[in-house]
Amino acid sequence: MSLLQFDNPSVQGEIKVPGDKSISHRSIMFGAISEGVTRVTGFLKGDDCLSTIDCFRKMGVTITEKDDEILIEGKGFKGLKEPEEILDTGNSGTTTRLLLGILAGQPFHSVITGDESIAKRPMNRVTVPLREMGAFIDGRDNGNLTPLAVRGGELKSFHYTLPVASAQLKSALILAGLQSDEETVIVEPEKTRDHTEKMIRHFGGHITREGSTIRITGNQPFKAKDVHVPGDISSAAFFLTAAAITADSSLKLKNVGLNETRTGILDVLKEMNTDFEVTSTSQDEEPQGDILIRSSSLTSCEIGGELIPRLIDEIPIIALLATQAQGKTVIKDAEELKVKETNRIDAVVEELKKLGADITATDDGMIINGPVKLKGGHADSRGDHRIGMMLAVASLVTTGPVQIDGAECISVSYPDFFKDLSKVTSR
Ligand SMILES: O=C(O)C1=C[C@@H](OP(=O)(O)O)[C@@H](O)[C@H](O)C1
Ligand SMILES: C=C(OP(=O)(O)O)C(=O)O
Repeated sequence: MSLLQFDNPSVQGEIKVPGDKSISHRSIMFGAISEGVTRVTGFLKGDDCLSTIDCFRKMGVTITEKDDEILIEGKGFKGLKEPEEILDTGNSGTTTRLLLGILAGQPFHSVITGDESIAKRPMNRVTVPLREMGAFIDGRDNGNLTPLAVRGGELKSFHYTLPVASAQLKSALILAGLQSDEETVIVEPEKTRDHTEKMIRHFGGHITREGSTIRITGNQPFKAKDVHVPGDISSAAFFLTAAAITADSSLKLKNVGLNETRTGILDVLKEMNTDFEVTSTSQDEEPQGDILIRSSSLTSCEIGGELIPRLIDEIPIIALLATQAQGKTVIKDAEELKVKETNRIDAVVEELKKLGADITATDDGMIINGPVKLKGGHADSRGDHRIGMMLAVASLVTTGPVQIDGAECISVSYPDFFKDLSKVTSR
């Protein structure tokens, strides 16, 4: 439980948000399936990425921490060994789904399980196509729910149109396809984050994309290569909002990842009339930059379509932003929110209502009318890190204190969140 109370704070100074969660997971996975030692800097030591490390250690990969670096002694796809214990993916959907793609091609038996939130999240989007490729997978609800047992095998040539825009599903099928003798072709309904594709090229592999069609050649060797993980724009979004909605604020966020498949939040901030500037600091395959943001007179906007996969994890904090914006904000085409750590449509709407927001759930999103002066109250993270951080940022603009139950879940993606929040806020 956390009790947060601020009296008209401003948000000032400079902050370096932790490493990108999606890239951190993939750095461990690609380090493990490569030949040689991969050194990762900027790695996010959040619970989700630590779960990924733990699973690969159980498959015989040596992973060590040295100062601020993670060293992975790669085994290649063929060097992973049958785990003697259950692979525990904790709260991490990314670990669970991407790992299923790797295990699908491994000639051994393994069992994956996670926490009570993971046990409710649909895995059939991954297990059904992986079975079609040739893997044996079973679990509760016909292989839809964890615990899942996998016996990987020889994978066939596969051509698949994703029924849902999901980078986790795309990445699972790519990781399976990399272990097949033949070509795998994947068609995406909408472009989702492309960190897996970038990682393949970074580790010396080959993958092509033409329009929405991705082609993967199987049996490619990967060579170890150092990875530098940029700051996570999904974590930055909480502080961007904190500065935009409070008076007399000016905050610089350093070295934030600016991969264009992730920067939907910046498009929304622009649309909402937010006062911010981006300065590029690196044009690597995963570009980075500094973002300077100030207090803003926000206006409402409409969010939907191809923008949704580019900001899917930012919708809880965008909803808070919209409560402080003039007019009616409509978020649509976001049904995927229902199958995250919680049902994020219900969680956002019900928790923000407790603080006095004018917000209504719809089938595929929510409608928010603003601006509204929020009040203090008793709210619940529901075990979802992004709901917990959204409520903490809300407390900056409430008239009274906000009590947040279950705030410890924030360590999934941002272990030092409260430290950083108190560093940049005046009370
Ligand atoms: O591939 C990834 O690293 C992720 C993809 C997204 O999930 P979906 O693929 O389910 O949309 C996102 O919500 C998650 O936080 C991380
Ligand atoms: C949905 C998220 O992560 P995952 O799917 O990996 O649990 C998230 O971090 O918001």
